[in-house]
Amino acid sequence: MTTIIDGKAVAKKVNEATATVVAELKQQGVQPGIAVIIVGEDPASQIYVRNKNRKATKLGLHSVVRQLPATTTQAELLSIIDDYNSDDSIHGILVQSPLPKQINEPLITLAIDPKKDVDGFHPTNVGKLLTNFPGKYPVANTPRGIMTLLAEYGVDPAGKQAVVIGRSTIVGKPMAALLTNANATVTIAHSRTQDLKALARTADILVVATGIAHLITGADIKPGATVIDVGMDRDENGKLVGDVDFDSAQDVAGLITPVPGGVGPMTIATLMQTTVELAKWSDLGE
Ligand SMILES: Nc1nc(=O)c2c([nH]1)NC[C@@H]1CN(c3ccc(C(=O)N[C@@H](CCC(=O)O)C(=O)O)cc3)C=[N+]21
Repeated sequence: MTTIIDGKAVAKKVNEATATVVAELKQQGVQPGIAVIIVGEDPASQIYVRNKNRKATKLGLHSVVRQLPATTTQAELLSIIDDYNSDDSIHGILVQSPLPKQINEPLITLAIDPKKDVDGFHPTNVGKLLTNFPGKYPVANTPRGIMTLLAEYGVDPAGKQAVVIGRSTIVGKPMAALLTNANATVTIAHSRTQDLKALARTADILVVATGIAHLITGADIKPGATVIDVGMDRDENGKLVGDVDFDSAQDVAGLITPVPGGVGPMTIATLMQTTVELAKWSDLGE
């Protein structure tokens, strides 16, 4: 009865389409390029960056990983971003978070050329998303990947009640904007929300992005709802789990994403898709 959303399968499909576009672009003399900047040696970040680099290379992109020491100053990081801003071989710039304390993250976001803002975090691009601005601009990859999953599984947000738990700039807020633009009725909930679980139970589409392992259980889900788990948490045994207790939730949900194998692979696939789009828009004016 319950459909388990196969993020790996949809990511594969997106990646195949990306590889095709990369081949076409190369025929026109354009190789899309991504630069990922990582400051410090956080082990989880190292793994993410390695995975991104591997995928980018596999899809035919020019991929640069710039590893910087944890002691990097803000001025040094800003100067490196400037170099990539004026490097024609680089179409997407991603500064991996978290950043060390001496670096002011919002200022870094602001320093990236909005046309190379492959994360879609620059206020110019966030503003465009919020205003449903016409034209082409990058949108945060995790929420965009979730919209792709919904479309692939025939879940149309129009007219539905959507609840997004989490108000971050990287997931919750852009997710709410995308769902609003797709004509859902959206509520953003967060750690200060009263009766959070009762609210969750009103959702036809429930997106959980809190970083709290197993916050949402089957009892908090409307029967038949679509449940999207953005969590990447560790349980007591160090195992990767989501913000949703999958075992109890899968008996209630109509569709549900697993962790791993749900939203995570879509984030990387969408990041590659966005990089290629940035190259097309900038070099071919499309
Ligand atoms: N500027 C910036 N942009 C980001 O997009 C960004 C970032 N910083 N910092 C860290 C987070 C985390 N993130 C993930 C992407 C893919 C998986 C992923 O592929 N997960 C797999 C497997 C994970 C595993 O097995 O460890 C899955 O869910 O199936 C996870 C996490 C991107 N982030």
